[in-house]
Amino acid sequence: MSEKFRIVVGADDAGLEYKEILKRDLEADGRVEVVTDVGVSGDADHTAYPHVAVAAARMVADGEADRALLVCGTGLGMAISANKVAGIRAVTAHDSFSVERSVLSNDAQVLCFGQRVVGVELARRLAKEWLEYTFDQSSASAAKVDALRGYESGGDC
Ligand SMILES: O=C[C@H](O)[C@H](O)COP(=O)(O)O
Repeated sequence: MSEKFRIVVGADDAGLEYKEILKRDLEADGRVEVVTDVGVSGDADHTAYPHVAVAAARMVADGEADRALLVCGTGLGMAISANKVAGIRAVTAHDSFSVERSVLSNDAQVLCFGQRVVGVELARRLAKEWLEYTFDQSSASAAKVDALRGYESGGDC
């Protein structure tokens, strides 16, 4: 990972409003090197959440981005979809502790919000907090994340 975060943002039509707000916040954040927007791009764009989520997750899995922040109605479809991409750990989290642990316990690279679930100011605050955390490979959580990877690659851990 580069010193500053390369972040992908994406949303379906149910998350477009928050995505635009969060994107502006991230672009103004000194911890962020670049923000890439994989859509949707406007009110007329009705691309369904699985396509947006997988496009964003593939960028992370391919090393083109460090993290993704995705918004749909609930944050659930985005997470389910992003988790279909090998190597991706995506979560939905709407509270501070879960956002923290998604990085520190799970080394999740993808955070998903539900525009129909969480208030915009809380979402903005959580996105800022999210950037405070980086996974510690020397932590006790690392072996558990390794076990996750083992299952993903077909192992019997
Ligand atoms: O998880 C799915 C999202 O919430 C999506 O924005 C809405 O999906 P739906 O229109 O199928 O309810």
